[in-house]
Amino acid sequence: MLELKDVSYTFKDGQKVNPVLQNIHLTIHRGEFVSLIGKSGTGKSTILKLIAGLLHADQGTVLHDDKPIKLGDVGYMPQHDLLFSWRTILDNILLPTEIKKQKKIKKQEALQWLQKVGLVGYEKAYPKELSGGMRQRVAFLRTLLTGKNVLLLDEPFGALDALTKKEMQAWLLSIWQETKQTVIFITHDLEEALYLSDRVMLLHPNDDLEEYTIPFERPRSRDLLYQQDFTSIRKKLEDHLRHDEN
Ligand SMILES: Nc1ncnc2c1ncn2[C@@H]1O[C@H](COP(=O)(O)OP(=O)(O)OP(=O)(O)O)[C@@H](O)[C@H]1O
Repeated sequence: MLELKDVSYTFKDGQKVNPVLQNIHLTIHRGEFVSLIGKSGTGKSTILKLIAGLLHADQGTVLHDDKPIKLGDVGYMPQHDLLFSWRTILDNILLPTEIKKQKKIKKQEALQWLQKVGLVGYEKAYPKELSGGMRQRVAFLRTLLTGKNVLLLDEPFGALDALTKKEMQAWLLSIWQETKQTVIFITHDLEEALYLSDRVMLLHPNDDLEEYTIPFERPRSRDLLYQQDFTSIRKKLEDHLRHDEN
């Protein structure tokens, strides 16, 4: 349902040119959870921005259900939570409903979601009154409630402590199992990528995308993290990533 066909992209700023992606091919199936990993600066966020329609490929095409992707076709959560400090939590969540062509959500529905993510009572609070984990949940809800069937999440849990991160992972999996949306998730945390995903794509500095199918049944328990099959895939990924660092 999502396809990058022979996509290339170069950042240009006056005389400066920075070719970031060359001849990328990637297919994501409906309802899949795919993580994108790779050394810093290889172009993972650029891929998400191309899928979000924020950037346009210099060469090749990005297709959504066989049609060229347009801005607003998918839900996108950027690396920084980008909540509006002057709007309450509820008004931040309701923001997509104010944008043309977005699904309209009712206040009642938004309040039910706040309850589901453990933020009941915070609807009238402002972002500065929330912890990092809470803000991430609000930013995620706002992306989820766009009602799009594809969610692009750029390091959504990157800034969280280990315990909050585990809670957020469990929470994301439970929501994903309920909504069956397609998720593309960027992370630097290999354990997180393996635990959450159906497939992990490793973007190498030479733009090769190496694919790992993650065979573990769902629902997954955290015990999986200590199983031999899990640790051996993790080791393989780690080795391949370390090779790119050198
Ligand atoms: N707006 C921009 N203008 C010019 N160059 C940019 C811009 N945004 C990103 N780049 C460059 O493009 C390359 C890829 O950036 P990108 O953010 O896609 O990498 P990434 O793999 O997501 O990195 P990280 O893991 O650190 O988030 C980097 O060299 C970066 O400096």
